[in-house]
Amino acid sequence: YSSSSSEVRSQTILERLNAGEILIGDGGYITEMERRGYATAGLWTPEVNVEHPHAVEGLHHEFARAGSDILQAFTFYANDNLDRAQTGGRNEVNESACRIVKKVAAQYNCLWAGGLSTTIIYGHGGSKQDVQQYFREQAEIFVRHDSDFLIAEYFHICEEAEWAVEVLKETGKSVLASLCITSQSDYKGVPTDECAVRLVKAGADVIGVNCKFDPPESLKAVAKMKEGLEKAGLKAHLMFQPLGFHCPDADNKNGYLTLPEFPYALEPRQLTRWDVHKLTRSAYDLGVRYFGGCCGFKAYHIRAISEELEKERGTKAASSGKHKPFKSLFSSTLNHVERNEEYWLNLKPASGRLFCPSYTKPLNTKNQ
Ligand SMILES: N[C@@H](CCSCCCCC(=O)O)C(=O)O
Ligand SMILES: [Zn+2]
Repeated sequence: YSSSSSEVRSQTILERLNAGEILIGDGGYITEMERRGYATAGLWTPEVNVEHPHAVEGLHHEFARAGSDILQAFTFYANDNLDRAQTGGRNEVNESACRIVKKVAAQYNCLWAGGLSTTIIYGHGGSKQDVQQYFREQAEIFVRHDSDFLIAEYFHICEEAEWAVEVLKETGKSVLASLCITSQSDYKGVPTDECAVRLVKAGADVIGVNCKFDPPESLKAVAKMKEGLEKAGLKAHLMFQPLGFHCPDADNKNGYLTLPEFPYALEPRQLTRWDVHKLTRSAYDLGVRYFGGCCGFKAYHIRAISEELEKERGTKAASSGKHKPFKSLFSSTLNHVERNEEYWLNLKPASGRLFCPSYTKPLNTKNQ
């Protein structure tokens, strides 16, 4: 990999984190694209980068206006998952994703990162060499487009994430690694604190979790990772990009994927922006300094992170200009009480649905 001009850019992500900066990543892409009619549930592939680039560009804008300091190129599952979906060439999709994110990142002075995710071939017992070849193909495109750093995300098995981190580390760029695991272990039973050590030893500079499980469980997973690093005398920054849905009733292997509501009836479980305020504060107190979200995390959730940390960050998101305390014209008292943050943080929102269960039982899966 040739050295890239990103080194000459203003501070790198590691310099900014090492200087104590709080960084905000972006939110969920693939499941949002499904809701907007640009992706197919079950395939979850990002051909929209080629088919409707404006849709991806628009979502990047939404997150940047909501406070994201970092935008991820929409390259999730732009690997052999695309072959299975038979929806366009891998290189074409990765190339387009990088062109789109660079254009928007430049407009908002955001950093941008190419991302790797779990492959089909690994799940079918593919060799390390074959799996890493898929990762290398994508990494080469990210380097050619001069990404500011690189992310390995949404890995449920630590070993595959290590293979991805090793490939990304070859580029000389900073590497962030995010697993979709519980506070107990990865999918194969590797304890979460051990996963943290293995990711850092593989070369990850920032580690954390994204997606799949109930957000408070994901925060416990980050806490466990932190414990593991401290026990091993290792250092890495912590990242936290939780699911945007409540799912304490999900199973501890496949998380929200096994819920009866997945993927077309998750709306009642949507986090409110106020849930995100509370989660963000807890994560900040734990020592997380790279925030963001995953599936179900929309621009207004990213804005909630930005607003919760406004004092600590000293910046206000562009879209916060539209976000004012709500003055109800029909409040119960005549003095039009302002529905301020305290009101919302104390509210227990109803679902509005007759017979709405609080919990459902995960569909029986063989791995339960
Ligand atoms: N940064 C990525 C992460 C996606 S995590 C996708 C989970 C899809 C559900 C499944 O695996 O079936 C994105 O937001 O698209
Ligand atoms: Zn996700």
